[in-house]
Amino acid sequence: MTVRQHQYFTGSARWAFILAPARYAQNPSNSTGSLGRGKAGLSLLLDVCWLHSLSPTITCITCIAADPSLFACNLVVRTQRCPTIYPTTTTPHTHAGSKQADTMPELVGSVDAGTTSVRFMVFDEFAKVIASHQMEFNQYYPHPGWHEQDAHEIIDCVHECIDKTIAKLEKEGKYSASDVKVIGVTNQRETTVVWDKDSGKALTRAIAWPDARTTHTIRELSAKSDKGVDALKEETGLPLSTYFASVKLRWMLDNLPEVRKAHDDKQMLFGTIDSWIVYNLTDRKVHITDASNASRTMFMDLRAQKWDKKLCDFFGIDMDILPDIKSSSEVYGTISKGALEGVQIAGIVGDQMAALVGNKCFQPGEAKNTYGTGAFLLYNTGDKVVSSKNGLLSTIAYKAGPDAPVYYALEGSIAVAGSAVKWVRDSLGLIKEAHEIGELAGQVDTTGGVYFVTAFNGLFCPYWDDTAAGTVVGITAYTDKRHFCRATLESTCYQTKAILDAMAKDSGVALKALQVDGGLTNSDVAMQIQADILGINVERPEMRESTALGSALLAGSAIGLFGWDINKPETLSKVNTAGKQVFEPKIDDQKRNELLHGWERAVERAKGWNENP
Ligand SMILES: Nc1ncnc2c1ncn2[C@@H]1O[C@H](COP(=O)(O)OP(=O)(O)O)[C@@H](O)[C@H]1O
Ligand SMILES: O=P(O)(O)OC[C@H](O)CO
Repeated sequence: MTVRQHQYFTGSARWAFILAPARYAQNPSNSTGSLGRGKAGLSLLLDVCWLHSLSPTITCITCIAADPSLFACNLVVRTQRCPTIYPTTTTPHTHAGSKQADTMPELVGSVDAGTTSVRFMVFDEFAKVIASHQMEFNQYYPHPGWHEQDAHEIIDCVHECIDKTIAKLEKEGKYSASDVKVIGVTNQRETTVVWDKDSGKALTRAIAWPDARTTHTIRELSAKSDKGVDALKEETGLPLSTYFASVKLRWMLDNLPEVRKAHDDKQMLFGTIDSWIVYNLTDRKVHITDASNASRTMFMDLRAQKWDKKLCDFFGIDMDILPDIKSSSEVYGTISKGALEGVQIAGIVGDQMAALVGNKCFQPGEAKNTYGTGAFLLYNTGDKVVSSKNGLLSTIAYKAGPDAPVYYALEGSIAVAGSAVKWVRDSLGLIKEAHEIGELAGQVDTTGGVYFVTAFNGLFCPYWDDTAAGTVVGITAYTDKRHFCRATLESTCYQTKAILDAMAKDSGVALKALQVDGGLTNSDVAMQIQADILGINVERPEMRESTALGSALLAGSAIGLFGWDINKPETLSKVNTAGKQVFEPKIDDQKRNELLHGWERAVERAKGWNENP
């Protein structure tokens, strides 16, 4: 054997050995197969070819550092039998304190399970999307105000998205499945799943977060306290509302005998979509959630980040059904099957908090608004729980590691944003594709006096009225679908303005610009309307997959991939979130105030429409 190339750099914490047989010599990335890796200390990555190490077919031995920020070593040993030069690197990267290290490609994946679709995305260390696949799944609306999903269909989509993404990744020949070192999971929050502990089968359809069937449950629960809907606000940061998981679970227990029985027989497990996905990806070995998702259940004490017996008793649930609360960034388990079998899952975070991370809003005072099915403005409040006096939620943003500090946020939630566009498309048939709404809305300068309060399931922040109903006012014979489309987009923008005003009152600071992302921000017209209504700049990044990126960053950070550490934002300097398009306000204050006045009057018409819910 002859040593053909070797490089050493100082400092060592982790090593990896990869043994490659001749058939892999042209593509070393094929040869990696991780059989185990520790977070610190000596650990070994052994390829299946280890078994061949005594065999004459072994032609190349390479030794690389698993974490080149700590130690970089590249040693290629070739036997006499190897006729070709072993390609030592495909994506070199340099880390502080070391010379450039030649390494195998490394990628990070993210399952982003939103309200209407699941996607899987694979990123490189620069946050470039290398491959992705997205699938919409069915939404069920069995009664007015009800919204359900099939939890098993979501899992099928997760598996298919992972497998199809990896197939796309490998098709190009540049990367292989084994380059994906770790994945994160991010999810629509609050959506409630219950399943049988032995069979793993869902006991009923999931109740989706916008579902408003629980208005009566809210009345009953709030009657238990003289604080009414604020009964648990101090402990949870949340008002009693149809929005949160605890109330949905209480409804299931009260109305579905099979769920009640499973609960009482200790045969049931509960989880939000993150728990459900991780449980299934790990072949039912791991029943966990993260602090950000747990903070949306009303079972967790916001400051202690632990399930609270008093809160569970308030809702009458057995604490044994709850998943363990973990941080948003640590190794939880490995994927049990499919194209990424054996890959670690190391990030879990609610999708809106993920977008905060993906937008690198790590400092107190930084904020973003994500316009997906709903729209959610999160304002980082650092290590402080800021209690809102103006209808906002206090929530956990993220906790990037078991021993890391917890970050909190103030949140303004809008129940209906992109879902109104979907409704205009699917239920009214005014458009065939989502993007057409902006094209039609852009053909007129105003709505001609039309306001559309999209209170399909009541109103969330800052109004909190579960009796509000969807309302259109100001229609005349002049009105056509262009005005209606514009009014639909304006509705989300007015609600965002109401949230920004509430946030300015709570924080004492008015935002100077708003960072945005999510599906609806694809519409330039909607973003211009938003800037006009807010009277501040709206900044839209080129890379709009901030949600998926956020969970990828947390997952990568958990294993030190690319040297990432969310708690040290400077380690993310290569993660490219630059490149913004700025929308500047184009109307004057007087016009803006007239429009806002009309909106507030329209909201008053919508409020309280549903009597005796
Ligand atoms: N060009 C567009 N104009 C307006 N709305 C859009 C456009 N593209 C997507 N949307 C809306 O964005 C939503 C999807 O955004 P996404 O961030 O994927 O949501 P989610 O994560 O909630 O599933 C859909 O409701 C869709 O109607
Ligand atoms: O699906 P999205 O992106 O609208 O997000 C849903 C939220 O997590 C619900 O709280």
